[in-house]
Amino acid sequence: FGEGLKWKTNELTYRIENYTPDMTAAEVDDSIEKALQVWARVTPLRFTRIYSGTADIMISFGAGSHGDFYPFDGPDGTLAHAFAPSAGIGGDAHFDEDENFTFRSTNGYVLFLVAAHEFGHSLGLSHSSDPGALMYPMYNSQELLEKLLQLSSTGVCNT
Ligand SMILES: O=C(O)[C@@H](Cc1c[nH]c2ccccc12)NS(=O)(=O)c1ccc(-c2ccc(I)cc2)cc1
Ligand SMILES: [Ca+2]
Ligand SMILES: [Zn+2]
Ligand SMILES: [Zn+2]
Repeated sequence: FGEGLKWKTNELTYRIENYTPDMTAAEVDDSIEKALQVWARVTPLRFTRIYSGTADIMISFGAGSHGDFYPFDGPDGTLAHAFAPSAGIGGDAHFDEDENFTFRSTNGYVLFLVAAHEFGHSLGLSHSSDPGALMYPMYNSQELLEKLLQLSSTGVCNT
């Protein structure tokens, strides 16, 4: 996934190309926005949503082979993948439609957390060996969800 590249500007655009039936569109929008906010708070980056054309970060849900060389694998296994910064597919985040993504409940994969992790890759980050880190290679929802939620909720108050 070509880690280690960096974006050339701090103004990034993102576009949600399609939605998962697991959640309402509003819940998907909110999860994506909060996941981007987490990064906006720790980097000089600013994210602007666009509704047509090509954004820096194109967000889509797909199952199996979905148009790139990394077909998804059905339920579980790979949950999503994102491409490090570059033109074209760089920065894009794809979510495996065969997963059950949820808004807040942990009986499935919390989209907010998976998205926050994927956007880390979109920004050029690779994995961390710290089990409490967002970029830890394994999905671990409990303690991190609370930590990130108050982080992103405090983020809202001082915008
Ligand atoms: O790590 C990923 O982004 C993807 C794609 C991937 C697989 N191997 C590598 C290696 C290097 C970068 C990405 C990937 N693997 S995944 O199994 O779909 C996966 C997605 C999200 C997470 C994750 C979500 C939320 C938290 I908190 C921490 C990890 C772990 C593993
Ligand atoms: Ca999968
Ligand atoms: Zn893909
Ligand atoms: Zn990862």
